[in-house]
Amino acid sequence: MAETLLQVDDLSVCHGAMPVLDRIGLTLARGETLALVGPSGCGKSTLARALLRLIPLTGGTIRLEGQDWLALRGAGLRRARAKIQMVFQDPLSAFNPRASVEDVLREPLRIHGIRRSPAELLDLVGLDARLLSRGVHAISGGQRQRVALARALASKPSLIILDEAVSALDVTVRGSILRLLSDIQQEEGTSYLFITHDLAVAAQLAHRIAVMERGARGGRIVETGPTRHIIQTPQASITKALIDAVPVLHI
Ligand SMILES: Nc1ncnc2c1ncn2[C@@H]1O[C@H](COP(=O)(O)OP(=O)(O)OP(=O)(O)O)[C@@H](O)[C@H]1O
Repeated sequence: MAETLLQVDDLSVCHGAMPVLDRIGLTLARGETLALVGPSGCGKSTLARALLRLIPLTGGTIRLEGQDWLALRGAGLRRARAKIQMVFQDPLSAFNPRASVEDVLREPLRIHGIRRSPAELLDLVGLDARLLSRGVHAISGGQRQRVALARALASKPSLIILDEAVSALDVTVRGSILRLLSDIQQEEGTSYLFITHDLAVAAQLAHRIAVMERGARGGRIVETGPTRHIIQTPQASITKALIDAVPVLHI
């Protein structure tokens, strides 16, 4: 059995008096893709932020590579942060819009003290080194998402959280990014937590799917299982609704 990379138990988050996440439990093996699927507002991005330790938990535990992720402080936390990286839907909002591709890639190399060149990172994501001097605003959306992935890969993370990372891309570009993600996983053994509201996209990439819904005490996971199993025999009504929301082409 594959080594457990991430183990989350009873994770709860409140924003003030409002409960946002309700006792979330999930596991992720090394080299595995888990899709976290649920409707808008159920708390998916909040869970990502909690895993990155950008917001405090009100309860629960997170273990990464067997380590108590919540106990890390100071220099230990800064070093460990290299292990979990994130890619967002709109990389421009995460980049300085006036930066060049090279600037965007040099930053994590400098922060984590890694001896890798920006050109090498671009090569990992199938982009030509000639792009380095271009402004991040002056390349296509698909190229920008590849640059965001290259930046995430700079620190050789064990886990990349992709939050609606392909949702804004057209279907052919999306397909090429999904294939790239899968190739990188084969080569580097990276695990992905793939956050999306779109079950069809999740099914293309994920080994397993966790379905979330918003309950009275915040977002909770209603079912988890192998992708085929979740799609073929959904148990929760929210999963059935997400399957029904996948468009079918009628001619
Ligand atoms: N900083 C905050 N303060 C108060 N409430 C917040 C805050 N951040 C998120 N929320 C609320 O928490 C809930 C979950 O939001 P979150 O963005 O995590 O959901 P989501 O599933 O990622 O949604 P989407 O798919 O639309 O991005 C929402 O009701 C949101 O309004």
